[in-house]
Amino acid sequence: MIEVYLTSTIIAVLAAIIFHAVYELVYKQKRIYDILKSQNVPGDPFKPFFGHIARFSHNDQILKVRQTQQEKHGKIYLMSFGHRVNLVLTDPAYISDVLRKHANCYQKPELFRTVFSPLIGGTKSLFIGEGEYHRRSRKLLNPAFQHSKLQSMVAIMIVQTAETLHDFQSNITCQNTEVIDLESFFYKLTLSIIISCVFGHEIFSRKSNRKELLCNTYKNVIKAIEYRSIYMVNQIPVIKNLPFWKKDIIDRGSNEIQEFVKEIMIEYREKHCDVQSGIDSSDIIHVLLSAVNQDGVGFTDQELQQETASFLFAGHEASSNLMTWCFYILLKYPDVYRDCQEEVDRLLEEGIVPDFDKLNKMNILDAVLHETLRFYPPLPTIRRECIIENYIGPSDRQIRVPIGTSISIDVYGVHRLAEYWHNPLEFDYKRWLGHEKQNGLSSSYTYLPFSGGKRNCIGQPFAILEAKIITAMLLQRFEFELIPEQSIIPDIKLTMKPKNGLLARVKVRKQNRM
Ligand code: HEM
Repeated sequence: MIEVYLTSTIIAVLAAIIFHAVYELVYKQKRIYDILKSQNVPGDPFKPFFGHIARFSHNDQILKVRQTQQEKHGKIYLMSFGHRVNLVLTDPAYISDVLRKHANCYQKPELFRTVFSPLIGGTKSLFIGEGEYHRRSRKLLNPAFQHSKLQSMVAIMIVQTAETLHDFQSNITCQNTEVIDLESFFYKLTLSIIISCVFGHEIFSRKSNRKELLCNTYKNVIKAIEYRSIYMVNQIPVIKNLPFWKKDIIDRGSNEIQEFVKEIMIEYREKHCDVQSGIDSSDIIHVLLSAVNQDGVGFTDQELQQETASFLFAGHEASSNLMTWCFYILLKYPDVYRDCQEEVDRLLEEGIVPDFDKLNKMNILDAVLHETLRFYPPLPTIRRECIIENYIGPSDRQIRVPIGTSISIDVYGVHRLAEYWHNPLEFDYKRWLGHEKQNGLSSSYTYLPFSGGKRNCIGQPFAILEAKIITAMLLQRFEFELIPEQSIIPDIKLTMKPKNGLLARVKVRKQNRM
């Protein structure tokens, strides 16, 4: 009797799971597909469960597949990444409705929270938080990136860069030249810059092995997250919580990151008991600790920790990619390299250290960085999920977007459309200079390396300043040469970076004063 009861219970549970899976993975997605298809949104036929994933067997094919789909269907089309049907947008009119006009009808997808919460220690952060939490957090954190704060962060960025370059230079001088992987180099450097800007720059001078440890932890966790994303482990409910497929690496790394943040916050609080006393400091943590809304309520300890961890991650991953792509461009186009170096030499005569004013005068560097972000946006796709049904697009071509629709904003694609960009496949930094600014820039939704609307990148001015400092100080002190016969293939995982790193030969250019 018990056996019969047990068997029928197991069958009932299995049937419920299968029913739930079919309902969630197939029925709901097919319904969204049909609603969008009935409005003449083009796209290849619906494929349940795995969608068109077979076409993306290599990450470097994503860009090619997207381009083919765009040529076939136009600037708006349907495509399934895994079981989810995506409405892919490369039309600025529709993109601006999603990111700005109807931003309240969208949020970041659930997958985003699954993927990033181990790096952050939860979902209470500006980066992945939603709704009221996000609104409050953005308001409290905006002051951290005000002009005056950024101005004082320049000093921290310069000290960190100079220290790294000093160590780097002492390795090179013995042998005269050195081959390095610029991608790893920039990863470490941007991580130490953001940690110093968050906690103040004394942090590494006392316990310097922390930098190496944290860098390795991030690398390992990110690799494991990418692995799970490729094999779609994170997309499948229940399965994603099982202790397989590198989950142990993620859990261990996540603990290490949270412990690191907790420890440093305690140290910071002990050292700066003046935080609440109104004494100003440029550290981001100081803004976090002293931030209160009009009711006098600030972040809780748990929120503080997650906000801090999210800055550490968001503040280095994309920045290091921008640096890598920028140096790839400089080494590939000698005339661009020469123009930047001449500007740096002119503004930083005899090896002087940059300052805020000098950095603001580096127009060529600024233009090269903006063009690099157009050519190789570190975040080539922005994803959203519809939570309130709404209509997007111009009045004569509106699309009704049902709840649950996944939106993929193809940033890489918009940046390369001839309709908005003159000679889009040419790297032409001059398009960003003064009167030569081209019309593509007049609509900000044709240029989206930092996204747009209320969830745009809060760190944008920080990122540009940092990139200028690093580039200027490197060009001032070293000569770089691309190691020939490398295949530089954009690889899209969490962000877009060269698949096999970027190898360059480096030699010291001239002595400096730091
Ligand atoms: C070249 C460097 C960077 C690029 C290309 C970049 C790009 C982006 C993009 C595209 C978003 C929007 C993501 C989305 O909506 O899904 C974003 C958000 C964000 N970024 Fe950046 N970022 C960079 C550097 C930084 C830095 C240096 C910081 C911190 C110091 C930072 C902090 C953030 C935060 C906190 C958010 C979430 C903002 C919100 O949702 O309100 N980013 N970034």
